[in-house]
Amino acid sequence: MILASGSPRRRKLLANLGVPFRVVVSGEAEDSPEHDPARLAGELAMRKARAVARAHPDAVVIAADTVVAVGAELLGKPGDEAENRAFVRRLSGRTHQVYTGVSVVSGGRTAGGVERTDVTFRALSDAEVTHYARTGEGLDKAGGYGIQGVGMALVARLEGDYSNVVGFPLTLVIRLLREAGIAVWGE
Ligand SMILES: Cc1cn([C@H]2C[C@H](O)[C@@H](COP(=O)(O)OP(=O)(O)OP(=O)(O)O)O2)c(=O)[nH]c1=O
Repeated sequence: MILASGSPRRRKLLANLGVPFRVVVSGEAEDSPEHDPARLAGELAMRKARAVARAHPDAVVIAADTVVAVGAELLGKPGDEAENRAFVRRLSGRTHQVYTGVSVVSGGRTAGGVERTDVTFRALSDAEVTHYARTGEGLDKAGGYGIQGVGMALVARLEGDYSNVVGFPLTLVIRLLREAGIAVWGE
């Protein structure tokens, strides 16, 4: 099977399931007129999976996309340290939503789903925001933070699947893989 993702987090989490796979990155543009974060995450995951499946029609292909929403605003990956500061300041002291869409293409059939986790940040001081952005950890991550790293210290509360925040919601992934006939942990 093929993981259509360049994300090292997704590679690690899929490897944990004991499923043999290789990585093929789609290069699909992540732009869409869709404003609803759940639908956007689902659509982008489906586009990534289908783009790779077109070139590898006999493989089972899995892809994912993570979208961070705070109020009506969507936060992608910050472009630089200054934008990362602005993102973390925006998330400070409030609850935001992390949506990850997962899509599996197998034998011309596409199955997918979207998982949501609510994450609440502590109220952060300016010094904390500056310090965190300086680590650079958030630059390649939607929302500008990594809950699996130093970013854990920003989080006061989490409601939902933790692996979803890291970009690969395992309960959903395992269900979709099994539905596509892929054995997870030998089952
Ligand atoms: C909020 C948050 C996001 N992230 C990551 C998950 C995703 O890898 C990334 C969101 O970007 P995505 O566009 O979902 O994925 P990607 O560009 O890293 O990889 P690809 O498109 O090739 O699949 O942010 C964390 O690792 N920790 C976090 O706490």
